[in-house]
Amino acid sequence: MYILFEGIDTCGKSTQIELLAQVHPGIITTHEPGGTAFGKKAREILLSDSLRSKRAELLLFLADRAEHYEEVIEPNKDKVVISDRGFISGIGYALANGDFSFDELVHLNRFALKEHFPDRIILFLTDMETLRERTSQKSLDGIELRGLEYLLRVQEHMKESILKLGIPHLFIDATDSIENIHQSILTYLKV
Ligand SMILES: Nc1ncnc2c1ncn2[C@@H]1O[C@H](COP(=O)(O)OP(=O)(O)OP(=O)(O)O)[C@@H](O)[C@H]1O
Ligand SMILES: Cc1cn([C@H]2C[C@H](O)[C@@H](COP(=O)(O)O)O2)c(=O)[nH]c1=O
Repeated sequence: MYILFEGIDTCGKSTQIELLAQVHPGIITTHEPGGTAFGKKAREILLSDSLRSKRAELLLFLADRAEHYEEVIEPNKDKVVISDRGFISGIGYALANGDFSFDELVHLNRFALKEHFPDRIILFLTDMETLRERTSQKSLDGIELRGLEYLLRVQEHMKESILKLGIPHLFIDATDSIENIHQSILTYLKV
């Protein structure tokens, strides 16, 4: 089973994946961008926000996704694979950049994923107060520096995209306690 943990920066994805992996060490965990050797190189360019072209940025995220699918997801189809981010981040951030349509982004991501969308998506939904507090605790990468309003627009696009695509999902209140969220995820995944 291929599961995405999705949400904007600092919403709590990694924290929950780490807890889940402790309880279920057989789960394969990965992430985008940077889940492969190629992806690590792409991540460095992408997080520097140094590309002038938003199309170039999109295509590099898609290249990371395609390599990640072939190297990590496809070979482990018979296992539980949890990815910290995936194509919903791809659509959400790109839509907030304002240069692309939902339909073209879906088509491009289907191509990158060889028509294999995730089986489940868990989307963490945060709010401005929590986002401001948590981002103040870290050094921001080039994409995070686009601003908190941008990130909350991304979050809205993520939620709408999951609903439009009809992928089985769980929406999580990212402002809830770490333990409550952990229990909700265990119950949803029936693990
Ligand atoms: N439910 C929670 N309540 C309070 N703090 C939390 C909660 N979940 C995570 N945190 C804290 O918020 C910060 C960001 O958490 P985490 O790194 O898991 O988010 P993330 O979604 O993986 O972020 P990014 O996408 O930016 O890597 C960490 O300092 C973490 O300890
Ligand atoms: C997969 C993906 C990610 N992004 C953005 C979202 C974040 O700002 C960074 C990744 O940082 P993290 O600390 O690893 O969460 O990249 C994006 O814009 N498009 C994508 O497809």
